[in-house]
Amino acid sequence: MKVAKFGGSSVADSEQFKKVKAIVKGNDDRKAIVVSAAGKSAAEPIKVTDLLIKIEQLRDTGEDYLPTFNHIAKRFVAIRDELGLKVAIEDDLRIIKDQIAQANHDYLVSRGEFLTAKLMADFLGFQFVDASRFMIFNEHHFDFQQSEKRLKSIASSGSRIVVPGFYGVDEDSHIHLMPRGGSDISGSILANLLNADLYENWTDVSGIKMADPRIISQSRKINELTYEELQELSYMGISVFQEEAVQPAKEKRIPIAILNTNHPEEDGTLVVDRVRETAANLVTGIAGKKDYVIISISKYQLSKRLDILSKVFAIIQRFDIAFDYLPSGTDSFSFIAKRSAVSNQLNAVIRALENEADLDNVKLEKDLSLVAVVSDQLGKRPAIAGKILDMLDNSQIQIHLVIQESSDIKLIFGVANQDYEKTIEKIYRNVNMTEKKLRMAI
Ligand SMILES: Nc1ncnc2c1ncn2[C@@H]1O[C@H](COP(=O)(O)OP(=O)(O)O)[C@@H](O)[C@H]1O
Ligand SMILES: N[C@@H](CC(=O)OP(=O)(O)O)C(=O)O
Repeated sequence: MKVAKFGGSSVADSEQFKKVKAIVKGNDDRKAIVVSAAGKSAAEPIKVTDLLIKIEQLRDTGEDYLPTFNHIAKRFVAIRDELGLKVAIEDDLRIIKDQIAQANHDYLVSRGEFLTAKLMADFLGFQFVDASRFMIFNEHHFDFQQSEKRLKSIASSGSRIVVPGFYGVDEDSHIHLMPRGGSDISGSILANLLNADLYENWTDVSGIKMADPRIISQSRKINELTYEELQELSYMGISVFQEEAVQPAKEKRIPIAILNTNHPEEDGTLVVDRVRETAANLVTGIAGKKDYVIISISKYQLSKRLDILSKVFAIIQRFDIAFDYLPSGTDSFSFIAKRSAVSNQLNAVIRALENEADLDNVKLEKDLSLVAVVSDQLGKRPAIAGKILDMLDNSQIQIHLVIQESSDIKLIFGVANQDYEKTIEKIYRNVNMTEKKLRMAI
């Protein structure tokens, strides 16, 4: 059987609902459906999830949230009416409206998925199974055993179900919201719980592109990639698949297909354990994120000075900063974090490092982007890294740092924010132009 997740753009209005139905009914194996909340469409510039977040903000600042709520209600009633459904969505809308004054964030923001799934279940003639009945999180970790037991008691194997994505419940049966883009995680978890043969992730692009299509408009599609490569690309910012959604499918070796609801006839991307040798490219994908800061510290033979390092880490712990990377050398250490993770503590951290840790030098670099080149060939052919560095060296882009991780499938460059798009373009064009030459040279 297959689990199929449909993203926000795939369920944005009644026309998109019809496309979903055609896909689901096109294959009898699509038995478990996960939906996101109605997303953006030509007529609707804001996702329902973001409208719900806006309601919470308006409520908290004492402003009138009713127009926003009414707008959401109208969207769902329109989908119901345009599809000729009978489901009494007004009853659910009334309950939600009555709750807004005292609702917590997770409950309120999860209602988009809840309402969308109710309508989709009715439209498909499938059983609506609320995620709050079986998706259990303990201390933020998903409880696979308990959840599987619960799911078995609700839906018999082989039954056709629609589940709202993006949330589950905690030990106290309160709604637990996943990170943004979390319906991908719900779909992957459900595929795991049901031992699916395939996890289909239906979105608005025909697969994962080698580089963000908003930067490279005709970016080449990745036909196949490994779970590890997808994990790295998602972590580095490709929004098409949530990074935490890889593991549940990977654990049971369930292939993931990224497909396009608007063009179901087009091939997408397949995520597997091992790509077929013929499908392997030297570089699988390029991804990145803007707005990082780097704090670099140095001291003679720092890597051996545990006394100093422990002072440094005590300071980091005191400020409770989550760093993404910590490249190090004999005399130096760098701490790389997203600007938002250090926010207004940056100056205080620098002062503490300068005054309390007995270092020779503390340097801060701001407004940097990280660009990652991901390929499971990198480990086998380290010369690829050299070729890319060479190419960047010949361009006008200043490279602030290079990190090659021990995972060996990712090479990261730090560049100025203003060079971010240019770096991705340069790597993309060069890799594609010289791929044949590189193949021969390495
Ligand atoms: N490398 C990439 N390949 C494909 N899409 C990408 C990539 N990087 C970013 N994206 C963006 O991800 C979007 C799809 O993700 P998302 O908006 O979360 O879809 P959904 O609403 O279906 O879950 C695409 O429209 C595209 O703009
Ligand atoms: N609706 C949620 C969860 C989600 O997965 O959405 P989407 O599939 O549209 O990225 C969000 O916007 O974050």
